[in-house]
Amino acid sequence: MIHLSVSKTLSGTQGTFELSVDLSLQPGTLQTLYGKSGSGKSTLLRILAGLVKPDSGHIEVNGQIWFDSTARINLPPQKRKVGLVFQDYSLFPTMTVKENLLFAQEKRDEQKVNRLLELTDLQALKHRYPATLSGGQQQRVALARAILREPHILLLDEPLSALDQVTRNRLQDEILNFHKRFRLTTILVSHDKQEVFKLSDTVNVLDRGGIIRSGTPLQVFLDRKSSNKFSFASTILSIRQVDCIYLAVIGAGNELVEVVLSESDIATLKVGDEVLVASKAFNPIVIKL
Ligand SMILES: Nc1ncnc2c1ncn2[C@@H]1O[C@H](COP(=O)(O)OP(=O)(O)OP(=O)(O)O)[C@@H](O)[C@H]1O
Repeated sequence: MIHLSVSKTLSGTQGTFELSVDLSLQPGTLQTLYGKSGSGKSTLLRILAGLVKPDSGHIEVNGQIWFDSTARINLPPQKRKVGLVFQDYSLFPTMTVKENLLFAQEKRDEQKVNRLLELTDLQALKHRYPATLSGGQQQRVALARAILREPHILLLDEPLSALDQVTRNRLQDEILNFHKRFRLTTILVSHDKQEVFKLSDTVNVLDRGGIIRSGTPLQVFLDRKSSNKFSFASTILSIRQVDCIYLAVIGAGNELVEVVLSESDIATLKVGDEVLVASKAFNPIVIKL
């Protein structure tokens, strides 16, 4: 079991605020931290990894105390069994894939590295240098390297945000696979709602340093009071008039949809507005691509 209860004063562009979080994780679960930029998500991961020191609090991981401000305990990062994956892969450029993995081990165990290369489908790339790999391949190596250390917690900070949508989808499946196969306890930071929905057991919504909502993705994202059967939040990209009707182009993930606006909408809506697109009377048709 993992418990953390920490606080730290953060100074952002809009003044200072308190990061104050109580979180418990059951082993084997995948929790996400979701929230606006600057809400404190990365700082919380860095606190867990021992890279940032909280002002006060307590962190206990599987019976071992990693941090306790009262008892003055603060384990250094290398003594905490965490696997960290960032957006920028952070592989060593002068080492091959295999060398990157070997270097990550506390005690060199080539057999274990070979086994992991096999399991993660990286055997064919083992002699390549990071610069010769695609972003998706580099991120798979970074994931393999993080898992190699048999972490008590795997911390993923926006690991897929630099990748295109197709690679992103594939790697989301791989993260889920890794998470289950190696029975990891994982915390993922992401601001991609679809990604969070697909991967999380529990979503924690962070706002100005506090968790304002926690629950399953369904509870957090779709438990609306209204009877909308179908809805998504997005931004108006353009509005144009065709004869007597107004059409708005609205982004929907990587797609665009065109929606008819009513007379009253025109009075209140403009390009750039954030809106909820919802269908009340009809269910949309879902067609397999
Ligand atoms: N060690 C620190 N001491 C004080 N303030 C900090 C420290 N680290 C980060 N901050 C501030 O805390 C705020 C939250 O930063 P953080 O990177 O955790 O946000 P985030 O939710 O991960 O944002 P993003 O989604 O943009 O990565 C920022 O305004 C940052 O400047």
